[in-house]
Amino acid sequence: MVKIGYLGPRGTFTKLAVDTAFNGENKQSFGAIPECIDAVNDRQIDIGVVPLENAIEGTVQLTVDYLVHQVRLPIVAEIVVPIEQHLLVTSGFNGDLSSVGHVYSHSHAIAQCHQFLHAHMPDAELHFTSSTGKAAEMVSHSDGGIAAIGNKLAASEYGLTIYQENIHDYTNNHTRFAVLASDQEKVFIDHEVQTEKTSLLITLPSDYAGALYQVLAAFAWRNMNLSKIESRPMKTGLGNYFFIVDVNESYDDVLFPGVIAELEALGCNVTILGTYPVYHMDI
Ligand SMILES: O=C(O)C(=O)Cc1ccccc1
Repeated sequence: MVKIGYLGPRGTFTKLAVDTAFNGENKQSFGAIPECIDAVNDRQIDIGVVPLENAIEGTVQLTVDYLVHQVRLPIVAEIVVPIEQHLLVTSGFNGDLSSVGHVYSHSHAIAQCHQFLHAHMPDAELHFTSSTGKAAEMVSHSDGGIAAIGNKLAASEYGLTIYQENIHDYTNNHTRFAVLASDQEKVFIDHEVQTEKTSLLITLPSDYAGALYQVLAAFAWRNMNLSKIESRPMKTGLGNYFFIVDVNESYDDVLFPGVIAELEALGCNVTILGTYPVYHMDI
């Protein structure tokens, strides 16, 4: 049976995404994103699912940086799901938000609810956890006085009460999850494919006037549509960056070799992080 790892513990958004995309397989929870990626790399599991980007808070930097700097595993699919955040409390909660001194959640979940927290719990201390599920688990072990931000699954898994639903500041809150696997053959997602994408990692030659402009031109005149471009530090010194570029088409034998050759002629280094189908799902 195919083994699927995910950012856990129980009740995370990643678990919701995994349950929607895959059924029946053997599912294993990992407490941290790097652990899950390592397990795919070490072949303890066949597939790893980790959060990649949120519509409100942006890239999950831990995932991108680990994939770029530590473990190069291909992205073989992307799952996009809507995200609704709720305020979760212990069942004995007295209903007075001012008695909640601490709020726990994943940094992205907290960032998605800043307006709510500012308006209703301005004095609560905010604490980041490795996942929303972890935060719910911590609240379930407490005597009260603390709350978590998470989803409905977390509330039911940990016996918590949803004090307030939909506390995220912006509607249309979605997260992209990356499906990682060394062996693409093992990945089967029985849903309609929304679109195909290719993610590239590009490093620019240093001190080169107009380099980024020329990189973008190589895509532009080929009419290759980009859905994302983001720079991240190379970690080799201040001012050194790499770029993640998502192209809205799957890898082909004409345009991609052409654009890569042109970028390499400019002195860029290009790595394909994955060419993959994108699935939009309701959780
Ligand atoms: O912490 C979780 O539940 C995750 O799966 C990561 C995450 C956090 C916030 C929004 C979407 C995904």
